[in-house]
Amino acid sequence: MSDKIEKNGDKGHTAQTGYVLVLSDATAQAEYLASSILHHAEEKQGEPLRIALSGGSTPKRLYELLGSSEYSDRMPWDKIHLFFGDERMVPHTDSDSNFHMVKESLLAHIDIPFRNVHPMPVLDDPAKAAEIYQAELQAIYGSKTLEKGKPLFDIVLLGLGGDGHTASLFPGTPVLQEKDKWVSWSQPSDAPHKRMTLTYPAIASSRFVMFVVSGESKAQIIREVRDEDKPYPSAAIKTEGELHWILDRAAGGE
Ligand SMILES: O=C(O)[C@H](O)[C@@H](O)[C@H](O)[C@H](O)COP(=O)(O)O
Repeated sequence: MSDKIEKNGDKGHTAQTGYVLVLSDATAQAEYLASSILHHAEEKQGEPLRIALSGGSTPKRLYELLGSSEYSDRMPWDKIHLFFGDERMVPHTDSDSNFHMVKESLLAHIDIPFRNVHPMPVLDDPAKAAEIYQAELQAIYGSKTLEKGKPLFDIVLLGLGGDGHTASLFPGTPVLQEKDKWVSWSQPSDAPHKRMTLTYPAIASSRFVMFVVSGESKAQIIREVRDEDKPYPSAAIKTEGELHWILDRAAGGE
């Protein structure tokens, strides 16, 4: 247990109060994140490190670095459990699948025990798939109720969409109102697939939330979320721990 949680108590961080770190470019951003994850893994001193991975394209560079010779042999993969923050309801072999992206960029290159990788199941019935994943999380957590000071995840990596979504918490979808379930699903109006996603309560049960955002195209939405607190889904992200915006200069400016 990081003493940071005890200091923060239940204050925690929001998307607006989180720390901001701007790295020179996407490569430096990936290097910072990889070294940070290695540090957190080492800090756990043999206890499992639970990471919820983000989908989308931005984190691929990080995953490729973690799977590279520079990191793959240094990470205690037998103590790291990889979860997913969200998933598209397509087969894991589909190029639109977040699992497919993580498998190609990371899993295919590391020696991680099969039991340590927790893909979101894909079923025709997304509600059933979400129930299955939630049950898996609850079994690992050891309770069906999230408790303050006992975070479900050590690290939750999140991306940021141009419409202010994060994970698969899209504007105007009912999952934004979910206060009890840990996993739910949505049918975003402007996304081709049904989606499964961690909910706000599950994401909040974390030691660290790291928004990983890069590119000039995201600079405006970051300002609107952080500084103007506009009612985007990503603006409502909270954690009982620390929230960090890990940006490249193109997205984060000076
Ligand atoms: O499944 C997904 O697509 C992600 O979880 C989603 O929330 C993503 O992080 C943002 O859409 C940003 O995507 P890019 O990194 O591709 O800009």
